[in-house]
Amino acid sequence: MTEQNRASVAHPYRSVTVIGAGSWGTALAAVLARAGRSVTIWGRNEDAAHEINTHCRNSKYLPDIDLPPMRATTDLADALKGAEAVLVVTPSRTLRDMCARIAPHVDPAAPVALCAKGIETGTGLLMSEVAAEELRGNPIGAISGPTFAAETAMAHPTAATVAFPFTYHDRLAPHESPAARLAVSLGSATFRPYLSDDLTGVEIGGAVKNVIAIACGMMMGAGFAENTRAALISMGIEEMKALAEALGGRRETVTGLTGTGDLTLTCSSTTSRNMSLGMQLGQGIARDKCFDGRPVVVEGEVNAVSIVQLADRIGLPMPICRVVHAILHDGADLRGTFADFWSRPIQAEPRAMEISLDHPFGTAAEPALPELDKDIA
Ligand SMILES: NC(=O)C1=CN([C@@H]2O[C@H](COP(=O)(O)OP(=O)(O)OC[C@H]3O[C@@H](n4cnc5c(N)ncnc54)[C@H](OP(=O)(O)O)[C@@H]3O)[C@@H](O)[C@H]2O)C=CC1
Ligand SMILES: O=C(CO)COP(=O)(O)O
Repeated sequence: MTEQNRASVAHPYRSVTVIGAGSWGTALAAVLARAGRSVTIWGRNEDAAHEINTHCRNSKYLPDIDLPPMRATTDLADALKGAEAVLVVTPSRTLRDMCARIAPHVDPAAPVALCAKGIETGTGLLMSEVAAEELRGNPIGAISGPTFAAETAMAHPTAATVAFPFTYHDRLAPHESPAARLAVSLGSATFRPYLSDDLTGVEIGGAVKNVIAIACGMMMGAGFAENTRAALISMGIEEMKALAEALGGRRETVTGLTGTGDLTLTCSSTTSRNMSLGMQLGQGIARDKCFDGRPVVVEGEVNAVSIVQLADRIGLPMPICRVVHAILHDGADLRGTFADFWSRPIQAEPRAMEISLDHPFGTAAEPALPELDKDIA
């Protein structure tokens, strides 16, 4: 090993606290514990904490999965005592409140990695901007990627990106940066972290892909198939790139794990709650009957609102997100809205060429999208 190689060995954080004992929080805690870290997981449910401590199980969120040993508690101060790094893994709408609650207990030097995928409704702030308003100067980053919780918890080979902005790398040698130290804290033979300094690009991919997956599910549920899925994924990547760039992120970040990778995963399987909600709505199931009436975290449903608000504010078209918003929140008809979407003016690909052609079928009497016999489709 050369001197240069030796100098770039990063030291993992010894003790890491995970805030949120739902499916993704528990899966990430399992990743950290398998990688040899001392892990404490905080959740608000006493029974769930007891089950993790005594049976190494979280049967509500990850049924039938054996977890490695970790310590669970419902006491926030206790959970954060001595934590060298913190992962916050509750849904995006709870992020501000959770950060305000952890702020008095967390060492300001400890990096805080945000794992929720979303944008705050009303403010249009990224999760990292919300956290910066509530924490006491902690380095703030994100962990994101194509990572279904159950597969991750079962140690299926998984890759994800650990992103912290360059300002935190600037004052440190690269191997001492929070991104590098968190990456080695998580990394194992089955969990492969990548590093990024484009936090904005990473956060935008994670937030927008859920809305696109709802659109994809709606079209699949309505009976359309693989051509439609591939088109929506490609168009969705363009929406993600445009928003990332407008907010100062990099377009190429969107082509990586946290954009294209996560969008592809989410649009490909009903393991995804976002895809699954779209499918059920596309099949004509009423919203309150979806998931058999159970409350389920569907980030794209909430974030269709915040993303369209943000797109309005900065003047971006984001047509797929607007379709989803119109159907979910304005009561627009699903088939009619998609028919209009599919017969928009013809554009160039990539968008660098400015052209917009009236659609030749715009005045046709026939509906633009055929009615399908779903048994055959
Ligand atoms: N599941 C996955 O595959 C992945 C999820 N994510 C992201 O992780 C985030 C969390 O999702 P996920 O873990 O799947 O969701 P789950 O529904 O599985 O779990 C949500 C967790 O948050 C807790 N919670 C909900 N509301 C509050 C609140 N107000 N205060 C404190 N705790 C609260 C719940 O507690 P209780 O049980 O008591 O209600 C539960 O422990 C989302 O943004 C999601 O997009 C990212 C990658 C993968
Ligand atoms: O973000 C996820 C996978 O990367 C989980 O997707 P869902 O929230 O749609 O289940």
